[in-house]
Amino acid sequence: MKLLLASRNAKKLRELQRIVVAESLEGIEVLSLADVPEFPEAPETAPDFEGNALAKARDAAAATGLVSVADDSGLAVDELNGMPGVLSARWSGRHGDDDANLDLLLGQLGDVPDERRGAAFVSVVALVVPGGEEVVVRGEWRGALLRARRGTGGFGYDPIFVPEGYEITSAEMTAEQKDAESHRGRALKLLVPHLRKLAR
Ligand SMILES: O=P(O)(O)OP(=O)(O)OP(=O)(O)OC[C@H]1O[C@@H](n2cnc3c(O)ncnc32)[C@H](O)[C@@H]1O
Ligand SMILES: [Mg+2]
Repeated sequence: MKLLLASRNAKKLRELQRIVVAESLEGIEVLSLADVPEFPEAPETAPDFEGNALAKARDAAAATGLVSVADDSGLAVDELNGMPGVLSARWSGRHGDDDANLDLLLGQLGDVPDERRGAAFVSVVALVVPGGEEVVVRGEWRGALLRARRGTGGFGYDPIFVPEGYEITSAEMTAEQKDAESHRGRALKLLVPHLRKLAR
């Protein structure tokens, strides 16, 4: 069975591919958007991760006829009542400018004391079978936010996110460490039984 991972974020796609492959799902050939004809990106206008993840996966399944997986994810900051949330990729007003997004967030949290810098990464992954079932799963990863970047791994807000139980940021983790713990890894692990069933 071909499985399309419908993300336009190269670093997120690499994580999705690594995690799906690590689950050694026999009978599943993992494709990316580079492997299918171009189709327009679904607008992410839902107020929640679930709505956006479903929109992206439905769009990909309709455009390609392939079983499609999409992730909508972001950082929910306690002190900001869960924002940037679904706006995480464009918090600075420019989509995908990780540095600008992170600098803005650091500025907004400048006077927030250490004990109030809690946050959670959220990943909602939607699986859509063309004309068939839809499955939506969610993974969350709690931590706290530093006042300055540390580490060069991962992407987005990783350089300031220290997961609960760790002293290092998710940008200082190895790819394997992050995949084993992250919101994306947790969400995808919930999807594995559905993927195994489809691959039979
Ligand atoms: O929608 P697609 O095409 O998948 O790519 P995207 O980058 O636009 O993805 P989202 O809309 O889901 O926005 C995710 C943003 O949330 C942040 N984010 C999500 N997962 C993250 C992670 O594992 N580490 C750091 N930041 C993350 C980061 O700013 C991402 O750009
Ligand atoms: Mg997006």
